[in-house]
Amino acid sequence: MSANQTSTEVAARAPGKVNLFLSVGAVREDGYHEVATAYQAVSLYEDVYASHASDFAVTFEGKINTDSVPTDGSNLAIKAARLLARKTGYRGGVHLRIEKNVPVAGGMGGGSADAAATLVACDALWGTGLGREELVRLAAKLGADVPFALVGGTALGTGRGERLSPALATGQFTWVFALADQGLSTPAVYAKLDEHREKHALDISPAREVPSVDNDVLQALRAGDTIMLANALHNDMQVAALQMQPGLADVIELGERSGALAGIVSGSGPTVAFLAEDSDAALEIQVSLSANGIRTVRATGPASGARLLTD
Ligand SMILES: C[C@@](CO)(OP(=O)(O)O)[C@H](O)COP(=O)(O)OP(=O)(O)OC[C@H]1O[C@@H](n2ccc(N)nc2=O)[C@H](O)[C@@H]1O
Ligand SMILES: Nc1ncnc2c1ncn2[C@@H]1O[C@H](COP(=O)(O)OP(=O)(O)O)[C@@H](O)[C@H]1O
Repeated sequence: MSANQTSTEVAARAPGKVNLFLSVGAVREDGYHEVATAYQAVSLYEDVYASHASDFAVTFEGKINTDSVPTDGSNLAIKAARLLARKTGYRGGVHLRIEKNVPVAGGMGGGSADAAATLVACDALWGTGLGREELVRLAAKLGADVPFALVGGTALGTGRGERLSPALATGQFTWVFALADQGLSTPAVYAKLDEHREKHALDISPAREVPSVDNDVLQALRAGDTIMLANALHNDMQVAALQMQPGLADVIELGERSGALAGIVSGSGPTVAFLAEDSDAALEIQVSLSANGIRTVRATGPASGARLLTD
């Protein structure tokens, strides 16, 4: 490795997401649920700084508490770097510095964003030159949500959530996110949903077996109509997340009473996403939630997918 290589640092950025619509179907043979979702990337970003090294390591910085995030080989960013190295035959390693802005285990795909930004950063740092399509294929091996963090924007996801097709979307949407003190584990929320459906004999209907995104969502996105979108927001996982953190119901109610057009659990939760009519309305929601001791952050969507911050 040359001295020049040692000093090089490549930066890449990837967004967090909210699921505008999430329909969960049957469990497949591989243990994953068949889903149909509409993702929107939001302007809360993970910035990954990659530099040459002979081994693989990751450190976190920023205001988000990352105590619960592993920094060994089970970290999603390290998995991403190792996968890219294996795939391309690259023989070195990488040191990753991640500035985290997406809440951990919050249902906003922060780990997926770390993996997506790492793929983009390492591909540039190592000069391995994989095309976007190949990176998306690698991303799907890392997690169901990782391809979307690469692609960004607004998109439909089927299969495990990794099969993406673009959604025709206009306009910009303003979101307020209510953050929880304690995260929720994605597999645990899926398991809770299965348990709930079994307990209440909610058979997966034939329609659910092949879940789909409601037409209203697509129409609202095409029109860029915030009120129509607010009415179309839906998340099948919400019932399970509310059972695991019952206090979230009060958070949703408070946000809606404070002017949010709608509040919904983001993905597997526990972050609650409020759709606001505009930035003034968003501020009012934030003031009201924080007066009740709830931490919030504001963002807009759609945001771009994973990209380099340096040339
Ligand atoms: C719920 C969603 C909604 O977008 O997002 P998050 O709330 O995690 O952000 C996703 O389905 C999460 O995607 P992601 O977090 O990438 O999941 P993975 O790492 O691939 O899978 C973790 C575990 O979640 C469960 N899983 C995930 C996706 C899926 N379609 N069915 C599942 O049952 C499986 O138990 C799997 O082992
Ligand atoms: N780079 C990473 N960033 C965040 N979490 C990670 C990372 N690598 C592994 N994890 C683990 O993945 C779990 C889910 O992470 P995260 O993507 O933040 O939430 P969610 O899946 O709810 O969107 C966390 O509990 C964490 O321990």
